[in-house]
Amino acid sequence: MSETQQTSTERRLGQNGIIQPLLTDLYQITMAYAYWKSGKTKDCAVFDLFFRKNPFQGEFTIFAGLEECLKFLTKFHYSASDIEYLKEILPSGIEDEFYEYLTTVSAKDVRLYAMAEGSVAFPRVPLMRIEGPLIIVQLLETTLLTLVNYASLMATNAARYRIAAGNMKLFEFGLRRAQGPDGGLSASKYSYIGGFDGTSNVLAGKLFNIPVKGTHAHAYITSFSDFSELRNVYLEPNGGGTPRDLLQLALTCRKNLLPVFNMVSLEASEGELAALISFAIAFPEGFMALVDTYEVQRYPCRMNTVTTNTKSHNKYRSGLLNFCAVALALNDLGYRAIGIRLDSGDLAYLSNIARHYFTEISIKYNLPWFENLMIMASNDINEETILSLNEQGHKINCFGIGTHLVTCQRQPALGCVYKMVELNGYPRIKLSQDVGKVTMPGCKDAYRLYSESGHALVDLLQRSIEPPPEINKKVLCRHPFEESKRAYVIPSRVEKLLNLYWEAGQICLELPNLQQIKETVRNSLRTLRPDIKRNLNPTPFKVWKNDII
Ligand SMILES: Nc1ncnc2c1ncn2[C@@H]1O[C@H](COP(=O)(O)OP(=O)(O)OP(=O)(O)O)[C@@H](O)[C@H]1O
Ligand SMILES: O=P(O)(O)OC[C@H]1O[C@H](OP(=O)(O)OP(=O)(O)O)[C@H](O)[C@@H]1O
Ligand SMILES: O=C(O)c1cccnc1
Ligand SMILES: [Mg+2]
Repeated sequence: MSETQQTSTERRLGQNGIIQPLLTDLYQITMAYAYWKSGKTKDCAVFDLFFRKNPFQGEFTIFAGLEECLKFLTKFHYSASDIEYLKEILPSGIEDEFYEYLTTVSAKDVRLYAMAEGSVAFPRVPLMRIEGPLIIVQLLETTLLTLVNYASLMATNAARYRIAAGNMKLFEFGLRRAQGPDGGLSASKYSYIGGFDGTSNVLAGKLFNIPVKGTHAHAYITSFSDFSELRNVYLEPNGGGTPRDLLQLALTCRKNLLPVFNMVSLEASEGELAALISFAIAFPEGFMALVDTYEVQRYPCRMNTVTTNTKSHNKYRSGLLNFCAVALALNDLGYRAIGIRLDSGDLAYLSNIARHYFTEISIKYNLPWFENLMIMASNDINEETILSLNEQGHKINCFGIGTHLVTCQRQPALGCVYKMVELNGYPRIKLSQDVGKVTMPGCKDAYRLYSESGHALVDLLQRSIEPPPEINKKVLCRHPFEESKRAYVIPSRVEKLLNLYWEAGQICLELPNLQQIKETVRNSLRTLRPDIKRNLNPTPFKVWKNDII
C-alpha cells in the first residue's frame, strides 16, 4: 500500500468528534436510570432497526451508515466530563451508584448484525439487529438512528439521480445549501456511495478520498471589465517554447468565429473574454468555463428555435463565442479545453445549441475533439429535471447538483425506527391500530431469495432459530398481513442478509472501503427488476415471512 493510500485509509477510520454517547435523546438516559433502579441490569434485549416506507415515493432504499455505527460502538463510553454534565442536568435525587454504573458502560457485551453497507433494502426488513444488555442496547438507539437515517436517505437519493442520469457524470455541489457543516460532509460522502462521481467539497475529498471537482463562479467573470485588467497575457505552449500572447490569439480566433455565430463584435463582452483568458492562463490544461454570466449566445438563433432565456436588459451574447475563441487559442498552443458549464436558462435548448456550434467548429477547423467538449449543467437540478431533460433531448454530459440532492428536498427524512423484538428470550410486540406499524416479534433473520436470472424475488423474514431456506427447495412465503397472499418460491440463490459485524467489543467482519461500498450499491441495484426501480408508480418488492413467524 502506498503512503498516500495509507493516509487516506487512516483518515477514513477517524470519526467525527461529535459522534459520542451524549449525542442522544435525554429519555435514553432517564430510561437507563429507571431500568437500573428497577434491577434490569441483567436483562437481555434484541432490537431491530428498520424503516416502514421507502423514501421518494420509490420502492427501494440503499442502506448506509454502518461503518459509522461500528466506529461509534468502539468509542462507546461516558467520560468524566459526560458524567459531570449528566449530574448537572438530571434530578438531584439520582443515586451516585448509577453514575458509577455509567462509567463502566461499554458496548463489549453487544452483538450487532447488519446488512452489507450499500445493499438495497426494503420496508420492515431489519437493517440491523442489536442484541445485548437492555440498558446498553437502549442507550444506543438515537445515535444509531441518526447515523443510519440520513446516510441511507442520502445514498438512496443519489442512487435515484444516478438511475435517472444513466452514464452522465454527476458531481455534488451542495455544501453551501446543506443542513449545516456535518450535513454537508455526510451528503458528499453518501452521494458518492450512491453513485455520484465526485464532489466540490474539499474537506470531504480529503477525509474520504473522494474525487474533488469544480469550475468557477459568475463572480470570476464579473470581476473583469476589460482587457486592461489582464496583468499577464502570455502562455507557454504545451511542451515548452516561447510564451505567446493568448489575448491576441483569442481575439483573432473570435474575429474568425463571428460569422459562425452570426454576431457582430459589439455583442461580445470584453470583460467576459478577459476573465476567460486569465482563467485559461491559470489552468491551460483544465479550461472549463461558465458561459451564462451574460447571454450564452445570440438569439433568436439560426436554428429557428425560440429561447426562453430572457435577460433582455443585457447587450452581451458572447458566452459561447468567447469560450470557443479561447478554446481555439489554447489549441494553437497545444492545449485542449475541457468544456463549459450552463447555470441558467433552458438547459436542454442551450446544450443543443452549444453542441451544434462545437460540431460546426470541429468541422470548420478539422478538430474532431471539439465536437465532444464537455457540457455541464447546473441550477436547481433535481431527479425530475433530469428525467424531463432526457425526454426533451439534450446534449449535456455532466450535471452539478446541490440543493435538491443534499437537502433531499422531495423527502427530507427516512423513518428508520428501533424497536424491541425480544426480551430475555421472549418475543415482544408493539401493537398499533395501523397494521403496518405492528412490529414483527422475535429475533429474526432475513434472507433474499433470487431467481435463476439473478433477480431478487422476495425478502423472507423468519425466526433466527429456524434453518435457512435452501437452494432449489420450495419455500412457502406469506404476506405479513394478508393471510390469503402466499406463494411457493424455489430460490436459485439464497443470501443471508444480516451478518455479525460486532461482538466481544470489536468489529468482527472486514469493512469495505468507500469504493467497495459504491460497488455494492451498483451490484445490489442490478439485482432489482426495472419496474421496482422506475420513477413513476414502481412495483413494490415483496417482503414476506415464512409459515411460522
Ligand atoms: N429544459 C428544461 N426542462 C425542465 N427544466 C429545466 C429546463 N431547463 C432548466 N430547467 C430548470 O428550470 C429552472 C429554471 O430556473 P429559473 O426560473 O430560476 O431560471 P434561471 O434560468 O435560473 O433564471 P435566471 O436567468 O434569472 O438565473 C431550474 O430549476 C432548472 O433546473
Ligand atoms: O443549484 P444547485 O443545485 O444548488 O447547485 C449549486 C449552485 O450553486 C452555485 O451557484 P449559487 O446557486 O450559489 O448562485 P447562482 O444560482 O446565483 O449561480 C452554482 O452555480 C449552482 O447554481
Ligand atoms: O465548481 C463549481 O462549478 C461549483 C461548486 C459549487 C457550487 N456550484 C458550482
Ligand atoms: Mg443557483
